Amino acid sequence: METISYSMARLAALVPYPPRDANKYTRGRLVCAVGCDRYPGAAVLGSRGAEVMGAGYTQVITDASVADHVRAANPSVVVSVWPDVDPAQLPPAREGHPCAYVVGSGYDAGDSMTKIRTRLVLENAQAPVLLDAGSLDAATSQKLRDILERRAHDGFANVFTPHGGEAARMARPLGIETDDAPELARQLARAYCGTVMLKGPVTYVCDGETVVRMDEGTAALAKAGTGDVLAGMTGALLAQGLSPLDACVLGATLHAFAGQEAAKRLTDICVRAEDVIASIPQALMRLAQAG
Ligand SMILES: NC(=O)C1=CN([C@@H]2O[C@H](COP(=O)(O)OP(=O)(O)OC[C@H]3O[C@@H](n4cnc5c(N)ncnc54)[C@H](OP(=O)(O)O)[C@@H]3O)[C@@H](O)[C@H]2O)[C@@H](O)CC1
Ligand SMILES: Nc1ncnc2c1ncn2[C@@H]1O[C@H](COP(=O)(O)OP(=O)(O)O)[C@@H](O)[C@H]1O
Repeated sequence: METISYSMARLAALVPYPPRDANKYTRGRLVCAVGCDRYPGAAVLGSRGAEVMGAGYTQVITDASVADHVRAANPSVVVSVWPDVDPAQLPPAREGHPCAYVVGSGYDAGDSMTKIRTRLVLENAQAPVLLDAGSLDAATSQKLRDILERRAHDGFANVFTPHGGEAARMARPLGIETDDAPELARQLARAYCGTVMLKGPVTYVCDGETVVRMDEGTAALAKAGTGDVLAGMTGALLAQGLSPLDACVLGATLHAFAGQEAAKRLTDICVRAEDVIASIPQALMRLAQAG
């Protein structure tokens, strides 16, 4: 199996700078079904990462207890609360009005609502869906794998962003046993009918065919919440119309650059997930110079 890397020029060409006549909807809408009582911070971090990464209209659907945290931290994000959401009204992606979804950041794998909400999004979102955190565990059920297969058949992208522990939990029920990270990413991508970003000190992205290696990361990123930021950033790139493979590779690279830029100011010790978001502009400038 061949593993490739994207050149800086290729990555720079993917950055979705808005055209002069853009409006917030043409730039792309990202709907984030994220956060729960236990993990409100994941909803704040993911939605803020998405806005800074360029989504034109960022929405959060979450628990009532989380909604006010998100509103207070990110007033530009549009927040709705679960019982008020009509699944049939979830916005679709359409020509000129791209849209994508993130589901699962800040979901508890052991909470019964996690499977229900993940299924609701996968069944109703006529758009790319990125599954993160608790939704990755939910995706192991036969019912959800059937829905993932049907979505892929209907042309709707599924994207998965597991860390090593989550990837192992996705692999186990399917009898996938390899310890080789790029091979694991490839087998998971095929088994779950989508694109897998297997995160770690080196991150591998695979759409079932091509495996892309991204080794720009820094141990400064090994801190709670940085994965929630990455899910929001990558979701924002999907929402701006990038393909799943390109969105994952560009998202992971800019996240890594942002971690490095934050560490230059703050040291590897002090960087927090919030600082990674604050450094996305420097990451973009660095990519523009390198490309
Ligand atoms: N501020 C907030 O609201 C935040 C909210 N968050 C939310 O918390 C939820 C739970 O997410 P989670 O990642 O903490 O726990 P979970 O998925 O159960 O796995 C943890 C176990 O897996 C294992 N493990 C193996 N390899 C690993 C690796 N490479 N990286 C990490 N772990 C690895 C490891 O076990 P070990 O191998 O060390 O025994 C470990 O015990 C989720 O919804 C997330 O969005 C967080 O983002 C933090 C900020
Ligand atoms: N040692 C490391 N070197 C480079 N990147 C790392 C390292 N440790 C973690 N990361 C990156 O930090 C992020 C952590 O994501 P995740 O484990 O999902 O965190 P959380 O669930 O707390 O948000 C991933 O993008 C991962 O690639």
